[in-house]
Amino acid sequence: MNGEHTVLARLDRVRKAYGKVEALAGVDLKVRGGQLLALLGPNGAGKSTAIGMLLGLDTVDAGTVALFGAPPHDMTVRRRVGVMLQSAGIPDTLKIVELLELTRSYYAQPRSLADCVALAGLDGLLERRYGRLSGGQQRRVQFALAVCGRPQLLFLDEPTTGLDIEARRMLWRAIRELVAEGCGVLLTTHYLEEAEALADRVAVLDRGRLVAEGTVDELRNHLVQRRIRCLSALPAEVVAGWPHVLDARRDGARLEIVSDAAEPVVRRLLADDAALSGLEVQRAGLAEAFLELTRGVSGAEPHTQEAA
Ligand SMILES: Nc1ncnc2c1ncn2[C@@H]1O[C@H](COP(=O)(O)OP(=O)(O)OP(=O)(O)O)[C@@H](O)[C@H]1O
Repeated sequence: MNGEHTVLARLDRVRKAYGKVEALAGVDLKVRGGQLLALLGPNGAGKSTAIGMLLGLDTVDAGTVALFGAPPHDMTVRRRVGVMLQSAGIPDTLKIVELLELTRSYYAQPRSLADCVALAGLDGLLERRYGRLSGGQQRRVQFALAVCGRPQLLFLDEPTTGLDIEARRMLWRAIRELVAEGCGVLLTTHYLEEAEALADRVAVLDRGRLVAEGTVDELRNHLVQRRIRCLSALPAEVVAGWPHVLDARRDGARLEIVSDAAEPVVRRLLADDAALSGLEVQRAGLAEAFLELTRGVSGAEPHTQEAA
């Protein structure tokens, strides 16, 4: 597909402050065709501000923003972009079919109504009024409106918040389909399993700074933490004092240890407790990686934007 993996949207050294709050403190981001970039970060990290800058909803204090190589408010590029923000501002009284037909009419080659219904799971909802739908159903309508113009670039700001598991999985399938067609997607989410399931690349923002950027695997590998679990009578407070043990606590008969080097800890556990059983060692998942990065206690150097 044309344009796959080429940069469709970028922030270069973008800074934005609201009063004393540095919402973005010199951030670089690139969204590529045929890829999904997940933007993660705690509340107030600057994720929505980054999307707002890319959409030209507000001006930057410094740095540059480009959508398809043009300024973001340029109308010719806006037509190539689909957007699903946290607040939608959709009229309550319109029927879903009316909303979809109206939005489709803005585009030269929109997706068919049937495709929109199938992609967003809107079966049986077309004749309903928007204001009468449940929160999850409204979210699906917002998704359909964002994709009905066959956007090359899609911004999804926490798209699955409020969706049940089935609806979330359905939306994941739809997002994967769009990415496979060559669409570039920037997705913000608080669900780390969502980033693990969908993202080609992940960027982690914290207090306006990019603290890590890479593939899901790179981010996991970047962290040396291992989680060790076993059934042992060794006191947690004693194990907590061993070298390479970052944390040790007891959960009933089970000892749970977080370590920055599993092998010496496992060796000592086996040496000190001949009755030890049920030993498990796990690498940190994205959830642990994310928490560690945003806590700023990573043993390894995070990839800073200077290094990107
Ligand atoms: N228009 C505004 N006026 C004043 N402060 C703002 C404005 N927009 C954002 N901020 C501040 O900038 C910071 C970043 O906000 P932003 O909404 O980008 O965070 P976020 O990562 O999207 O958070 P969340 O996960 O809660 O949606 C926050 O401290 C927020 O209060």
